[in-house]
Amino acid sequence: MTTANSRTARAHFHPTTARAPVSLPPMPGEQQAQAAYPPVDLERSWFDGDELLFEREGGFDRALAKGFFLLRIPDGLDTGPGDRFAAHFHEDPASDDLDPYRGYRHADVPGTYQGYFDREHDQWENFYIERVNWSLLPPEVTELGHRMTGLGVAVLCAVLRHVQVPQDLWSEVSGGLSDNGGHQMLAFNHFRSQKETRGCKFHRDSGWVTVLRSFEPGLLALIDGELGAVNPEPGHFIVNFGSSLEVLTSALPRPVRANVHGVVSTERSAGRADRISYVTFLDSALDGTVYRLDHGTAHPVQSVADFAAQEVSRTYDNDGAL
Ligand SMILES: O=C(O)CCC(=O)C(=O)O
Ligand SMILES: [Fe+2]
Repeated sequence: MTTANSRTARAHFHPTTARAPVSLPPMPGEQQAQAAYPPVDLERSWFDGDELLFEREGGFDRALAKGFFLLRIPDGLDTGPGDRFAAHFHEDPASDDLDPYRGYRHADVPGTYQGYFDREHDQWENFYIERVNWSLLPPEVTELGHRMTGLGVAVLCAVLRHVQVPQDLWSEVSGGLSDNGGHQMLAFNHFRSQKETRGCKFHRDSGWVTVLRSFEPGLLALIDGELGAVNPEPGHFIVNFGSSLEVLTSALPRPVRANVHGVVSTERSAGRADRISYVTFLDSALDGTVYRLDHGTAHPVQSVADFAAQEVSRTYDNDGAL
């Protein structure tokens, strides 16, 4: 049961959230991508208390329009446990100190969209785990999960403030996320270079804000109709926005973009470790509603459950359409 207030219209869903189809080339290999797609000039930001500050004048608006930006990793936030987990979750135990980070291929994680996934069409294999199950992780990985999702929620609140979504609507339209509720997933990615296929399909993230830790190039994003490389910067997370935020803000003067992105095929070479990355995905609670805001009223578009099912199936199938 949702508690609709006077500026939240009653649930009466429009039949679809379909956006204009985008056409993309087949996912390139990494050398081809390096030659063809220049790095995107990402805005750099940091938190001062709960204020999100950008290095350059107008940086906040450009970050929202590009859908990707860099966020400085706060002092004292130790990413080491997550870096280790991403590197080892898929391995079998080997009787050494790293064993708490291994063996997750067979972990039994309750709930939807969770656990280990061997993606048939992609190099990546994933381990997804929602906050209710983080007690299954090494405690220092759980701690990092809370820090990263805390940053993501703070980014969401800063964005909602910046685009002037009335604060009394935040909790309802974000399915509880702005109050640190909602659905908070840690997702670890290992790209198996021995598979001769794309790294992962071009996709949009379905929720609100994604906080990404990656270590090397390979991520391509479609920004203003051009594919570009979204490369990591030491000491920074990459932040990108999900479809729920794009739908919510689509009728506002400063719409936020949830841009399509994917990872190139990485090549196997001697002495080179496989590409790894990890993210926190922040979504509405699954029993919530996706809204579009127009003239101060939040209009229901679709149930979060249907929206998530749609977005998830197009992320991992083998169909080029988006
Ligand atoms: O590995 C990357 O750079 C991107 C990962 C990603 O897009 C995702 O996990 O949704
Ligand atoms: Fe993604």
